[in-house]
Amino acid sequence: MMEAAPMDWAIWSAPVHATLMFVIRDGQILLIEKKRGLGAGKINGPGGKIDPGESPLECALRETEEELRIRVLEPRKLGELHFSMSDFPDILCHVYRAEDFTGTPEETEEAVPLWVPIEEIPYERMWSDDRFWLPLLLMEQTFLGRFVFQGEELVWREVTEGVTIPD
Ligand SMILES: Nc1ncnc2c1[nH]c(=O)n2[C@H]1C[C@H](O)[C@@H](COP(=O)(O)OP(=O)(O)OP(=O)(O)O)O1
Repeated sequence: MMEAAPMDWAIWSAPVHATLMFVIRDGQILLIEKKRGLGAGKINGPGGKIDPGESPLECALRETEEELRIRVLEPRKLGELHFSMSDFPDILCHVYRAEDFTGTPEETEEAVPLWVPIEEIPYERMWSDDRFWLPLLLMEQTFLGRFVFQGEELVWREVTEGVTIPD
C-alpha cells in the first residue's frame, strides 16, 4: 500500500451518499448476498444510496426493510467510509450496527439473507476494504475509513479508529 494519499482528502466530497447496516446477534452477523446494483454478487451488509430529503439513518432503516423485510431496532452509527472510485462517482457511506430487529429476514428481489458466525465472515467474497474496518464495528469501535479504488482494486487505504463520528 502506498504511503502518500493520492488525493487531498481535506477537500474531498462525495456526490453519492449511501449506508450500510450490520445486525450482530448471538455471535452471528446478518449479511446479504447482493443480487443487483453496485457490488452485485458480493456479500455485504444491507444498505444503499440515500434518497433526496432522506437522513442517513432513515436510509439505513429503509434499505434494510426493502432488502430483508426486517425493521432494525436502536441502530448506532459507528463509522464512515469514504470511497474514491475510478469508474463510479465517489461515495460517502454511513455505517450502522444494531443488535435487535423485528420480523424475519427473507430473500427479496435485491438480496439473499445470510447469518454468518463472526469468526467466519467471508471477506474473500466481500469488497476488499471490508476486512480493514468490519472488525472494528464488531468490537463496537468507531472508525473513519478512506479508500481509493482503481476499478475493483483497492490501491490505497487509511483507517482511523476511535474517532468522533457525525450523525
Ligand atoms: N467499497 C465498498 N465496500 C463496502 N460497501 C460498499 C462499497 N462500495 C459501495 O457502494 N458499498 C455499499 C454502499 C451501499 O450500501 C451499496 C451500494 O448502493 P446500491 O446498492 O447501489 O444502492 P441502491 O440504492 O440499493 O441501488 P439501486 O436502487 O440504484 O439499485 O454498496
